Amino acid sequence: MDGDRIEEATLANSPVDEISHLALDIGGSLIKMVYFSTGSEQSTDKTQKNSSKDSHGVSGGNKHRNLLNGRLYFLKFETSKINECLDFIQSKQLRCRGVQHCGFPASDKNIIKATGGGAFKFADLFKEKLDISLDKVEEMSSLVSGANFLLKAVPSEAFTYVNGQRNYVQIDHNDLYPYLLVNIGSGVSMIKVDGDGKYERVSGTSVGGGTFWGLGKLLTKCKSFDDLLEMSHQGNNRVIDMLVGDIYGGMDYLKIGLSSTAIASSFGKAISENKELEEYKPEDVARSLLRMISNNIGQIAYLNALRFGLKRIFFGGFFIRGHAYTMDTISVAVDFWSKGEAKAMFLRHEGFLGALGAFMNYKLVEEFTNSNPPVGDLNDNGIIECCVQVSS
Ligand SMILES: Nc1ncnc2c1ncn2[C@@H]1O[C@H](COP(=O)(O)OP(=O)(O)O)[C@@H](O)[C@H]1O
Ligand SMILES: CC(C)(COP(=O)(O)O)[C@@H](O)C(=O)NCCC(=O)O
Repeated sequence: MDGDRIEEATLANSPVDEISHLALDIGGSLIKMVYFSTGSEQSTDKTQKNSSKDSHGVSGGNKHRNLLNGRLYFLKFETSKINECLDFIQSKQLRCRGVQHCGFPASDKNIIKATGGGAFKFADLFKEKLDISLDKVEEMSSLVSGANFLLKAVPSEAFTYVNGQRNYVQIDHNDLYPYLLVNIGSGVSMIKVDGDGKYERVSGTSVGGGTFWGLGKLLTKCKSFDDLLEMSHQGNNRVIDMLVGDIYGGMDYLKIGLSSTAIASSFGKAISENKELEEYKPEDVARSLLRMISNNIGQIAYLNALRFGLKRIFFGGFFIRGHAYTMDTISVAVDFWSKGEAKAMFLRHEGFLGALGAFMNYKLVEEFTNSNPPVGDLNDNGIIECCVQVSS
């Protein structure tokens, strides 16, 4: 399992035998998992049969429907280590004393909602190893339903990042659309969202998270994504980037709005200096790379927002990782290009939009109880409390 130690701690406390529905987003780099758990023994106390005015009961024709209080849990694995994901699901399945016990139809047990390219690529593997069929959910539609769910259900989900400060944004449900969703995964998809299920993928770029991680690995020889991010944190991009001041003899080029410290050419200094790669500090290389990619995505996002007159841009995907410098660069790029007109916003469950969207496809979630996880990164606490509806 990927090194989210706090998520693991959460898991350790989580009621492993009560897992019911689980959804996956199998991407080019990471597998994201969302699952619902009712929470150990108390679940049966909380499970309430439909009855007249019971706030947890829903009347549905002749059917009885139960509402179960529980939590959505979030986990991720590296796609290249898919066996860890399979082992995890297998261990949960063995311990799931039943789907029946949780009130879910047994037939659901061997079908998992899954999105992302891996839902196609690894379908046979899931069937062979776990006898599980992947019920494929379209990737863009999953991203959109995941984002819409979060923006409506979780009060402190979206935030701006300005001058090193997170400012949480209250979303008015009646004024959410339209917005631009920029998902920075291995590659980048830009989606104009006009409502629930109403969206259009308007652009994308192959220069995304996979580029940062792939090039970063080659150039710095670092072993993990987190190391690369940490290095970028320590580095100084001015060592490698050619700045406007480097070209203009230390002066600003104000006529076209460029200060002397603006990057004129990413990695441009490497042309004239007679240095080998080894002579640059890996930290500086990582910093220039992160800045180049974040800036580029911020700019393309802004241009697409401009194309469609969108004022709000939400950035998701695991490239961001709640990383200060990444968010700062993207925010500055959007602010700079839009002259302050458009706002870059980030999502606390950034990387789980697709997996959540696939989960939403079960059409179970009925209401959100205390669905506002404590403010902080998802790594601190990504659980969302909610109430799901089941028929019996
Ligand atoms: N632990 C990690 N291992 C690999 N990549 C990571 C990790 N954490 C963040 N990333 C970044 O997130 C990107 C993948 O983001 P994600 O939204 O999961 O996309 P995908 O669906 O393509 O896997 C990677 O390309 C990398 O830039
Ligand atoms: C193909 C993808 C939708 C796959 O999603 P991912 O696994 O990267 O999250 C994405 O990588 C993408 O949008 N790439 C950019 C392709 C382009 O528009 O040029």
